[in-house]
Amino acid sequence: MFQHLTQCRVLGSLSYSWRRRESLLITKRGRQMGILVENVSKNFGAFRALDHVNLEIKSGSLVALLGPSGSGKSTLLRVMGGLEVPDTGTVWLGGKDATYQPVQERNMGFVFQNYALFPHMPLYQNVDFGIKIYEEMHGISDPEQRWKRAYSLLRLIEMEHLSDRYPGQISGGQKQRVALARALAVEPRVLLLDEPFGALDPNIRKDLRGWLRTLHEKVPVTTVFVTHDQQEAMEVANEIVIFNEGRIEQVGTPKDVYDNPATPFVKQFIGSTNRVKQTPGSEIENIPDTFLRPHEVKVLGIEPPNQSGYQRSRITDICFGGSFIKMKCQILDTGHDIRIVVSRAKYRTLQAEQSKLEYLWIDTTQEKSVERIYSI
Ligand SMILES: Nc1ncnc2c1ncn2[C@@H]1O[C@H](COP(=O)(O)OP(=O)(O)OP(=O)(O)O)[C@@H](O)[C@H]1O
Repeated sequence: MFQHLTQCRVLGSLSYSWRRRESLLITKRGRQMGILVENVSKNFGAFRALDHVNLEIKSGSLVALLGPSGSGKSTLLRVMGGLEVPDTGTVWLGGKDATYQPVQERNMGFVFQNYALFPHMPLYQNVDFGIKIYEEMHGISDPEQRWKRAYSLLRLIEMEHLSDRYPGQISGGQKQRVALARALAVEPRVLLLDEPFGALDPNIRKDLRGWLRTLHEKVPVTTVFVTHDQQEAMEVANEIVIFNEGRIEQVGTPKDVYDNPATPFVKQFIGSTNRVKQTPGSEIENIPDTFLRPHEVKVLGIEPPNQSGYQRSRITDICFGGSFIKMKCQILDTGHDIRIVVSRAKYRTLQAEQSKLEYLWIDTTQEKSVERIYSI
């Protein structure tokens, strides 16, 4: 086999098509498909896992389904993939009603948390296995083209030099890359990934985030992935769908959901948030609670202000975060804890005012803008 791969390399033609002399993998012209989920509900016994879900996933997009455990993300992914049938509602794939279409006819690639590679097969055979499925589905058999394609897929995931290794001889992150290559082998029109990096340690997960984005740029197949890690969703996806208790709370770009959360749930779920009780006399005292990001808290400084609206607070914790400093404070009047983030420049200014920082004057009213992080 290795010899054969070497031969492919000598042939130097990685833009081989497989049948049509054009490669989905290399040309960027993926056969993509959009997904429309219309009014889908799904119950497991008395439990409602999906509750009238409506969602449009545009062709070629990279979308994260994000939410707490048990909120219905995987169930929706499985409904889109044909692994579950909804109780009510319709799933449209590429404009066609696919609600009851068998999974094998949907032309989708799946990757789950556990690598699911065959341990007794070297990597090229694992990838080749995916291609064989494609051949069987399309009634073709072309072993030579198959090897070439397996090699081009391994090259795409930058692992062609490890093609002879067995799954037990590579790392967890590499296994997931092979699982993705195998999923791509069937020329899917949609990739469905369920917590693809969930079993990996945090550093490897971080590396794979960038890697997945790059892969999607090279092979822009419509990709939907489930995650409960908001940082992962923010860094990888073009669009995030936020779930809560079987319903969609918001759909938007990472910036949208962070800067303009549509519901209190999203505001609390995405990023770090303070729940602030407004004190009597505040301009918004008729609102019982407001939500404020740590970077939205306005930090005046050590000295008492000469205007109203500021609250004195005691610093209870200071944490170095690299380019920024996180602080925990307790508002003296109300006893409420509040988290604050300031830039290092602002922190240096505060330290210049007083070397041992103990108290700060802060403003926790809701009038804020995201740019404030740059101004403090
Ligand atoms: N086959 C099943 N039978 C019974 N209950 C199920 C089944 N599949 C899912 N559920 C339940 O439906 C709810 C939603 O499950 P789902 O797997 O979609 O959640 P999730 O948001 O993906 O959570 P997680 O991040 O923990 O995987 C959960 O309470 C789960 O226990």
